[in-house]
This record gives sequence, C-alpha cells and structure tokens, in this order.
Amino acid sequence: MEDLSQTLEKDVKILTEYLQSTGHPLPSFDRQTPTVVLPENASSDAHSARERILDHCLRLFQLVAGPSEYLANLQTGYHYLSCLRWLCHFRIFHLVPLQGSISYADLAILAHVPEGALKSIARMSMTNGLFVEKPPQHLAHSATSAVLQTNSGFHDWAVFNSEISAPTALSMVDVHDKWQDSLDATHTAYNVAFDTDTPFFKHLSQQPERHRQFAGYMRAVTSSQGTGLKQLVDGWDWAAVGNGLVVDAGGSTGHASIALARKYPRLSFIVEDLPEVAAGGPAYLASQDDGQELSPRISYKAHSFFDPQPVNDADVYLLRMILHDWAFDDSVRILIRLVEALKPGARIIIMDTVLPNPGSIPASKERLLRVRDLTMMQVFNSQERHLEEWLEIFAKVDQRLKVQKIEQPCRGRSFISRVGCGVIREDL
Ligand SMILES: C[S@@+](CC[C@H](N)C(=O)[O-])C[C@H]1O[C@@H](n2cnc3c(N)ncnc32)[C@H](O)[C@@H]1O
Repeated sequence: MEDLSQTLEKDVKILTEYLQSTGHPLPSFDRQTPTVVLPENASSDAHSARERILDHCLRLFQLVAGPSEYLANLQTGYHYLSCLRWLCHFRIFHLVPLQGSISYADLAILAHVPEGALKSIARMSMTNGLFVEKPPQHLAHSATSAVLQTNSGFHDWAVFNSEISAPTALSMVDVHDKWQDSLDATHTAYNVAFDTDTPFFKHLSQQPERHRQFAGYMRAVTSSQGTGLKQLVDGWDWAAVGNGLVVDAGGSTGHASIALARKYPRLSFIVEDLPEVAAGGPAYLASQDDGQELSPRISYKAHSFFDPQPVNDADVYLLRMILHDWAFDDSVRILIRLVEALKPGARIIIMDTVLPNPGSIPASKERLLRVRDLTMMQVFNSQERHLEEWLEIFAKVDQRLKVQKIEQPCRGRSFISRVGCGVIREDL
C-alpha cells in the first residue's frame, strides 16, 4: 500500500508539473473543467504518469476495500447503469439547466416522475460524478453530467450502453446454456436478450432510432480519450498515399474519413456502409463546419462488404473497428472481397485491437480492452484478437497476403491500444 501511494505521489507531481508548465487546467470537479484532462499531443511522460495514477488508484481502492467489501462494491456497477438509463429515459440531463440549478420538486413535475425516486436516483448518481446537489434540494450539472446534455454522441452512448449493452451482458449465462459451442452470429447473448433471431446489424437497421443512436455511439467512442481519431490520423503515413483514393469500408457516417480529409487535403474518400447508415452520411458531413469544403472529396456508397467490392481503383481500403465484429469465417470473407479488388500497389489498412497477454499492461487499461472483447462475444460471437489470431485470418484469406507493417500509435500512452496493420498482396 505504501509503495503504491509513494509512486502515486510522484506521478501526481509529474502530471501536475506538466499541466502547469503547459498552461492546461489541473483536473478538477469544477463544472467548467475540460472534458479531456491531457491533450493527445502531451508528452509521453505526462501520459504515462496519468495512466499509472489511474491504475494505482484502482489498485489502492481494491487493496484497501479488501475481499470482504468486494460484493458490496460490485452492486454499484449495475445500479450506476440502471440510474443512467433512467436519467436518459426521463431526459433529466436535458431538463437540468446548464447554468444554475433546479429544485427536485420542479424537475419532477417537468419530467413526470415521482420526486422521491428522482432524488434517490440523482443522489446515487452523484456518488459517481454525475450532477451535484447545490444548493440543497436543488440539482445542478457536474462537468460530466453536462457533457450528456451538450454532446449528443455521449447521450446516445449512454442510452445504448444502458439499454442494449447491459441487458446483453446479463444474458451470457442463457446463451451458453442454450448454444454451447455455436459461433453463429444469431446465437448470441444479444439475440437472447432481445428475443430475436436476426443478427445485430440487421436487427439495428430495422429500428431507425437505434441505428441513428449507434452512429452517435460510434462518434462518442471516437471522441473519448484514448480511442480518438488522432491515432488513425497520425498513426500511419497517409501523406505517402499522395492524391490517392481511400475506401472506408463500414465507415458509418464518415467521421474517420472526415478526420483524415482535414489533415490530408490530397486524399479523397468513398465511405461505404449499409444503405440505412450510408444514407445518413451526407447530412452528417453537411453538419460539420467545414462540410461544404470537404464534400467534393468525400462521397458515400451503400455497399455490404460481403458483396463484390465495386471500387477497384482505390489506393487504400480501410477497415477501422470492423473485423472485431465478425467471427473468423466472416472476417475471412470480408477480406477476400477486398483482395479481389486490389489494384497493384494498393493496400488494406486494418485498425483494430491486438490484445495484450493478461496482466502485461495495467489493469485500468486492460479492463477496457476486455470490455470490448466480451462485447464482441456477446453481440457478434466474435472477439478481440491476439496477434497470432490475426495472422491465422490473413493466412486463410490468401497465402500471398503479407503483413507489411504493424504499428501501435502513441505506444504506452493511448488509453486503449490500437494497432494499425497494413496488409498488401505479395505478388502485386
Ligand atoms: C463498429 S462500427 C465501425 C464504424 C467505423 N469504421 C469507425 O471506425 O467508427 C461497424 C460499422 O460496420 C457497419 N456494417 C455492418 N455490417 C456491414 C456490412 N455488411 N457492410 C458494410 N458495413 C457494415 C455498421 O453499420 C457500422 O457502421
């Protein structure tokens, strides 16, 4: 315990000195605090210190709570999520004003909810950083709860996690009772939880509000510290592609292509996704401040990556956070469609997680990768993969495929490790 607290003290000093010397605000519970503590381009020492602080705080908490308080603390996780769902559903994040406060009594009338329940749920959420009670019997935003009003992607993320991901996770037992060894994309915890035999993305596409929410969820994931687009934009030598064409396969409404287009003005992009998703792309692009300027270089195409690839003159085919959604055989099929379309010198860039060995990175980081691994299993019967598992997929696609380069952008400082993996046909 003392060792951990001594290291913690040193790291707090490193982080504080960095923030002060660069004019960034210190972390605070103040309502106006920035949503990100350290900018992505901060020094790697500062990022490493912050990561160690997170990890040591977690370990100190577990150490001092001791085994006897383990279960009591476990309860907070599912209660925080059910409170989050309730607060989103009754629009509490939007009804509490960004400036000042509102009394519980007035808020209960506006939200059409019982005042007593509102108080209990808000007060539980306050123990987790959402809202503050200031003055007494009045609710005001904290910096974190305010983001759930001001950033629609984060609100979508909260709804999606509490309404879809949490019930899915709780159905793991039922799915493995029912289908022990099946890797079928319709034999998942999601299928059990939502009583459907339709695979996730198809099921989503049948519910317009849900698939809109999922696009927001993806944008929120992309703007969180550690999973940001900076790793995509700076983690590969895109400038070397010159004035080439990039196909962003499964590119949602185009946030990754937009980020790349901003930094690399010579590149152009075709964002492909399922018809319902691709249809929302132009409006999303138009909603960007520079949307008009970028639009000549970004177009959208309804296309399933299981069908023959219609664009065969691209220089890069990007699969960002795609293959982890698909089990081995489907991942092979998706890649085969791209290999068929590769012109000489073209490449496939895969941006996905390469899992570390258990215990080889701090638990505060590893647990977020494991969340993703479990989510892939629960929703798609897929998984996050270790390097050997990636190599097995590539070998099955085409023996001529070779991995050209594997990069871990921002090594040791990204909150979630992502690896860019360039694959190119050997004979081209
Ligand atoms: C996890 S999201 C990744 C989105 C984006 N590439 C990113 O990095 O944020 C997976 C995307 O794959 C799309 N998708 C699912 N099935 C597809 C298919 N058969 N063909 C094309 N896109 C598909 C989904 O609609 C969704 O936008």
